[in-house]
Amino acid sequence: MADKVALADKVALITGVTGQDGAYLAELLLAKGYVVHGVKRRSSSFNTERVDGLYVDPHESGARFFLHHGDLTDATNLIRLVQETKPSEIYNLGAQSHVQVSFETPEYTANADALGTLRLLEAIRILGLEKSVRFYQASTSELYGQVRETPQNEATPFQPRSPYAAAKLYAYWITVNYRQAYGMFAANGILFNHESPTRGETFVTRKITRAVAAIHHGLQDTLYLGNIDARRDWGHARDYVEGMWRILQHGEPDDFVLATGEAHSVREFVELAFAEAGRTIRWQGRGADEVGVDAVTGAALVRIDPRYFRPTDVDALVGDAAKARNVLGWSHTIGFRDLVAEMVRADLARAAGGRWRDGRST
Ligand SMILES: C[C@H]1O[C@H](OP(=O)(O)OP(=O)(O)OC[C@H]2O[C@@H](n3cnc4c(=O)[nH]c(N)nc43)[C@H](O)[C@@H]2O)[C@@H](O)[C@@H](O)C1=O
Repeated sequence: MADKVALADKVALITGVTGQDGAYLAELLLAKGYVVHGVKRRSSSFNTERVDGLYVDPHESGARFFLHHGDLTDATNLIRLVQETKPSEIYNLGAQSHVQVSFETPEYTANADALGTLRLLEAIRILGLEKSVRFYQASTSELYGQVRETPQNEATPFQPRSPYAAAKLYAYWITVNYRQAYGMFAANGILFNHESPTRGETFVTRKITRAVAAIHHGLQDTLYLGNIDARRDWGHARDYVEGMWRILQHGEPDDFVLATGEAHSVREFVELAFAEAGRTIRWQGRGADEVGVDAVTGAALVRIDPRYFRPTDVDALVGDAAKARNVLGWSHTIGFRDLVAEMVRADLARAAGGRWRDGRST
C-alpha cells in the first residue's frame, strides 16, 4: 500500500466516507486521479453500501480506494491513520450529524463533532504536517440557528440552536484557530442542506421520498412528520462535494458558504414529492391536528407526530453563496424541483424492486 500511496500526487483521507457526502466525494476524487483513504467506524453490521461500487481488493494492482477502521473519538487511531496514509488533503466529514439525535446524545455529539475535529487537527500538528496537509472541515448552516439576517453569508453571526450546532461551532472556530495559530491550510465549508437519493432515511427529505414511494406501492399508509413549516435551502450533494474540493484547491485557506439561495418549506417538499408520484395533497386542520389528504381519494397521507418536534428548531435558513461563486467559480447546478424528482424516482424504483421490506419510516 505504501508504494501506491507514494506514487500518487494527491492522496485524500476522508472521515465519514460511508455517509452520503463521503461516498460522493470519494467518487469525485477517484475520477480526478486521487488515491482515496476512507475512514469508517466499526459496527456489527456492514454500512458500506454507498461505497461498495468504489471498492476493489486493495491487493489488486491499480487499487486506489482503501477503507480503514477509525473513529473521531480515538486520538491515537487518528494519528496512526494520518501517519500511514500520508494524505495531501483531509476532508473531515465524519460526525453525529442528526440534529434531533443530538438532543438525546449531546455528550457523544460534542465528543465526535467538536473534539473529533480537534483530535484530527492535533494529529496533523503532532506529525509535523501543518505545512503539507490541506484540511477541510464540514461546517454547517445549522451554525446560524436563530438567524440574525437573511440570507446568511460568511459574515453572518452564528447562534446555534442544538447540541449538534453547538459542537459544530467549536469545530468551526478550532479550524479557524489552527489556520491562524499554525499557518495550516484549514478551511471551513459552511454547507446548507444537501440531499440525494442516498441521503440517510431519517433526514426529512429522504424520509418523505421514501414514504411517497412506499405509499405508492401500498407498503405504508401514512407519513408522520414534525415541523412542516420549517424552511431550508436544499441543494444536491453532488454539487456540494465539488464545492468542498474547490475550497481545498484555492490559493489560500478560507471559509465559504455553499447554498442555492432558495428556501422551501418541508410542506412544499411534501407536496412536490407526492406530485411526482401523481398525487395532489390538500391540507386540512391546524397545528398538531393538521392532515395532508389525497385530493382525489381523501385518504390521510400525512399526519403530524409531535415526537418529531425538536426542543428548539431552526425555522428558516437560506444561504448566500456569492463568495464561493466569485472566488471559487462554484455554483449549484441542480435545482429544488430536479432534486425532489430524482429522489422520488429513485425511491419508487427501490420500492418497486422490493429493495426494502416495509415502508417503516423513522
Ligand atoms: C445542514 C444540516 O442539514 C441537516 O440538518 P437538518 O436541517 O436538521 O435536517 P433534517 O432533514 O433532519 O430536518 C430539516 C427540517 O425538517 C423538520 N422536520 C419536520 N418533520 C421532520 C421529521 O419527521 N424528521 C426530520 N428529520 N426532520 C423533520 C426539522 O424539524 C427541520 O426543521 C443535517 O444534515 C445536519 O447535519 C446539517 O448540518
